[in-house]
Amino acid sequence: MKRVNIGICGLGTVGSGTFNVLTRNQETISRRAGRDIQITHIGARRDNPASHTAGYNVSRDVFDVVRDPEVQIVVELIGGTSVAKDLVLEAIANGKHVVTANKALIALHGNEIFQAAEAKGVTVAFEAAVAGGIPVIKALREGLVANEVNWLAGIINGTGNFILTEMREKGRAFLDVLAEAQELGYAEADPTFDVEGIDAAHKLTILASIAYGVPLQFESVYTEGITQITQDDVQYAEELGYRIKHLGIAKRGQDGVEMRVHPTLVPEQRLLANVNGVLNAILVHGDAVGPTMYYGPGAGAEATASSVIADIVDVAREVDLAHPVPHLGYHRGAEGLKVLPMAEVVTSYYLRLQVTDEVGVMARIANILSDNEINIEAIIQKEPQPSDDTVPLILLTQRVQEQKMNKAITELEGQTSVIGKVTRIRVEQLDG
Ligand SMILES: NC(=O)c1ccc[n+]([C@@H]2O[C@H](COP(=O)([O-])OP(=O)(O)OC[C@H]3O[C@@H](n4cnc5c(N)ncnc54)[C@H](O)[C@@H]3O)[C@@H](O)[C@H]2O)c1
Ligand SMILES: N[C@@H](CCO)C(=O)O
Ligand code: NA
Repeated sequence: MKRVNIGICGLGTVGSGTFNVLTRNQETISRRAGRDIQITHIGARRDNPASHTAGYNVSRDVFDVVRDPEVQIVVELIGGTSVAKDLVLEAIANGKHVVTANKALIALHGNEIFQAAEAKGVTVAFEAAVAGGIPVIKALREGLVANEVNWLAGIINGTGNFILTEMREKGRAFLDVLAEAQELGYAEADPTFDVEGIDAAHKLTILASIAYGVPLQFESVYTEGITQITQDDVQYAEELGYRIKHLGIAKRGQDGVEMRVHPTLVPEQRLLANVNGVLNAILVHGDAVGPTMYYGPGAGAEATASSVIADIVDVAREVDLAHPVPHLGYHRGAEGLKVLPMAEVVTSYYLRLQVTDEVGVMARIANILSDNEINIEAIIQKEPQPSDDTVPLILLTQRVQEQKMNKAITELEGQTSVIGKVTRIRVEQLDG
């Protein structure tokens, strides 16, 4: 069996998980790959007690791994976008294939990295970068190759979904659940990436590029996190027959592509509404196949290692192959396809307003909405608090363009009977 030498850079959560699974299942993996896959060099600033690396060639400087002439596949698991970028570009320059779990790196610098890789005739594989253990990159790029993707919508941040699930099921506080997600190794080094939607936007950038062949353009993704979601919103959504999920959505319209990440009300009977905890799921609607869904753990050491190793095997198999799977789009020529500004997106809305409990308030609110061509689908009006003469008013609207909703919200917030800000959460039926 032909031997393929692997160098692992970074021995944190995913690095250690990858080392452990690869050494534990080495024989099976090699047999399936048709290649003798061996870890020959590890770059780690310090040892990780979770992995027994005694007897392995370990360097404290990760660049020793990419400069090692024996190493054929460099596995980048240090994270971040500065050293990791230099490391990957140097590995490519040295003619090595790269496997990475780093979505920030791919979303921000992928265009440059893939160009360098193609010029050098090497592969950069990144299955673990999107939805952890779910083989969704492979599904999109290979399994669905026949389809035009009408739209895709996914829960693509495990930490965020874990927080929303614990808030809904156990009434737990946001920060308490976030601390647990960090302990479990789900969160990013900077957890604001998880809760502010940045991590999901990195992943959506990658999914949209593959689905539509557009260049990676993280800066064009409309991004909202989950930090504004209150326990009350979770309850009211439930009363209306919905769950709040943090979704990444990419959709092909007539005038361009939508790319957006935000909390979304999803009808409770949809599969996506029932994806809980650290689990992720991506619903892809192809023109030929219809809706297909990919479900599994979105984070965690060995779940993510599962994808890293799948990439290692793919690359090991193609080490001497002339036509590897292309890095991004399975078609070229969509470079100029426009990304729709959020103002042009059409969706339905959940609105929560705190209003004074007096005659005529409801009529004024209804007038503002109808003046902006917004139809109301459902209303919940709560009893006034004993301590207070204001009441929460929850509205579900029909579909309308975002810019009309922006105008209506500004007008609503200008009313003296509307207290504070209007909470707006988008609603998607996801029924294709
Ligand atoms: N944790 C997950 O569930 C998960 C899932 C999918 C993808 N990822 C991605 O995988 C990557 C690694 O994440 P992680 O959770 O394992 O992070 P981590 O912080 O646990 O591990 C990173 C490791 O790299 C080491 N490191 C950083 N810079 C280094 C340098 N210059 N030289 C040597 N070592 C260095 C750190 O000391 C640490 O041990 C990130 O890109 C992350 O986004 C993580
Ligand atoms: N922090 C990420 C890791 C997986 O990419 C998450 O929680 O989804
Ligand atoms: Na994946």
